[in-house]
Amino acid sequence: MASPGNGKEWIDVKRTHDLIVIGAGSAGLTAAGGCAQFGLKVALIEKGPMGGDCLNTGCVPSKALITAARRAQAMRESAKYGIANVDPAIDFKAVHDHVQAAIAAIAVDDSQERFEEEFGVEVFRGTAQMIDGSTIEVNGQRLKAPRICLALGSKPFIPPVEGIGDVPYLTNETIFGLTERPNHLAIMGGGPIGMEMAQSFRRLGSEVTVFERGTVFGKDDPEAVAVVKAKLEHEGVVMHERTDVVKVSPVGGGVRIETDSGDPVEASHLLVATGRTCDFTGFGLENGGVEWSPRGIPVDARRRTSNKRIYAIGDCRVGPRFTHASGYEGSLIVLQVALGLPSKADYKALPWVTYSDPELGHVGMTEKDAREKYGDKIAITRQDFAGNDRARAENDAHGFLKVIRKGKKILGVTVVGPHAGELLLPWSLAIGGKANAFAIGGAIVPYPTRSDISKQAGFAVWEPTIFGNTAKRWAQFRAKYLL
Ligand SMILES: Cc1cc2nc3c(=O)[nH]c(=O)nc-3n(C[C@H](O)[C@H](O)[C@H](O)COP(=O)(O)OP(=O)(O)OC[C@H]3O[C@@H](n4cnc5c(N)ncnc54)[C@H](O)[C@@H]3O)c2cc1C
Ligand SMILES: NC(=O)c1ccc[n+]([C@@H]2O[C@H](COP(=O)([O-])OP(=O)(O)OC[C@H]3O[C@@H](n4cnc5c(N)ncnc54)[C@H](O)[C@@H]3O)[C@@H](O)[C@H]2O)c1
Repeated sequence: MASPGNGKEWIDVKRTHDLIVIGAGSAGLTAAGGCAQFGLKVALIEKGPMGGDCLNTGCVPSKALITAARRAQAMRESAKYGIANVDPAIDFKAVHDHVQAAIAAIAVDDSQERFEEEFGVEVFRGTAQMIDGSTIEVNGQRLKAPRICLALGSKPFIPPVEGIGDVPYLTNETIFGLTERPNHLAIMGGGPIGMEMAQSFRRLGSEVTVFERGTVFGKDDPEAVAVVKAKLEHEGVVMHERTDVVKVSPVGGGVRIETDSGDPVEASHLLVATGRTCDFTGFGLENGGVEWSPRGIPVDARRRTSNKRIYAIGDCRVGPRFTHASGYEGSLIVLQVALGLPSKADYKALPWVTYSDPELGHVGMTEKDAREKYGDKIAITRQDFAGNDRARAENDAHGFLKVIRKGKKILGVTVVGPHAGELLLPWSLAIGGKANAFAIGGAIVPYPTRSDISKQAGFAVWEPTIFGNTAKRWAQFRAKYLL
């Protein structure tokens, strides 16, 4: 019979492994690969394809689709460079194949062969179940280890809208399998999934209507969101904000969507992108004394669950859901389990990017959060791409970089514009205390690059001090008496 998981069961029976990792997504692969590289005997269990959500149904296919869509849009918008606009002929099956080829190219890195041969991880393909706080069963075999790492991921949240069970809706798990372009894609949810897909499908020729109960890109800086929204509207994405879908029903081959405001909309396809949830029913977390809810598994800063020998990392725990967060937490497990370092997650400098066009990137505190915490003590330094020579040369100077600071201390940075995500790194370092605005402002930056906007912003933070009274008085004294 299963014991309640007092954390000592491993002492009674000989261990088969030093660490058992369940889930071979970004979180589990990092934890398993890292520990194995230190010579630990690691079991990694995966019930689906290696690579998890990011590789198969998340970041990789979505970014591949975004790339195809951006190419199509560039053809429509080339006249401003002296090249005639073209209405692109879109072979949607070929777009699908490009997306699948991107997955296949990256799959090699996450493959069972690589983890076994290169890192020495023992990979089990099957559905794991927790027997007790140190025992996991897979394919009828029992594995035992003093530490277990849960990297179980999350799944799409399907809201309890009337009729949702009667219509054929898409989620991130199915949308990248489409080989025919939807005529009209309706999207429930205007978060990163909904909005990245909205722009992509619109650019690939679908009609797109988004229904969002709050505001689209709701977690981002409203000023930056306004820049992206203007572009989406211009491209023909229809957005209904503060609109709840109340009923869906089948109509013809498609879906009829009724909301709490406005007329019903009929679409050929419906994508549900209303956030994530967790359901670990049947896995046996209770056998290991691990608490959970649909929000995820609660963890402490070291990613320990209510059973301190069992960790939960990545999407399956309560916390931010990004591939880089999953990978970061996987590396915390390596430090703790392999090296015994009590490493804690620190998300002061957590970055995130929504790959719309223009891109929406952020790191650290948002202006709203900073104002709530520090009130009038915060200051904003803003540089527009309109003043950046590379952006002007490219005739694409929309957007800005905004530094949220308290004195000279950098709390957060928002960037909206092409390649926004690529511009966050120096600011991540600054927020993490490994660089500062003065260093960024003083760096030699190649000309002409968009990175120059960071130099300008760093310098602008210090400008009042650099050209302040003390320095001026010294320069004037020097001019008068020392030159
Ligand atoms: C459309 C989309 C786009 C995204 N784009 C981005 C992006 O651009 N940037 C970004 O940072 N994030 C993005 N994300 C989020 C990112 O994909 C996730 O945060 C990340 O993949 C989570 O990794 P994980 O390892 O925690 O979980 P997962 O990748 O979900 O891995 C969990 C694994 O555990 C396995 N598993 C579960 N239960 C068991 C069991 N009982 N036995 C065996 N195996 C089990 C599952 O099969 C799965 O493979 C996107 C997500 C989506 C849906
Ligand atoms: N670029 C990226 O980093 C990226 C891209 C895609 C996804 N992701 C990750 O994937 C996860 C899921 O993304 P998501 O966009 O599904 O989730 P989300 O929670 O960010 O957004 C869901 C949106 O749906 C809305 N919503 C919920 N119920 C609704 C209803 N009944 N009617 C209308 N709107 C409703 C919410 O108000 C919210 O704005 C997130 O954790 C995100 O971090 C990241």
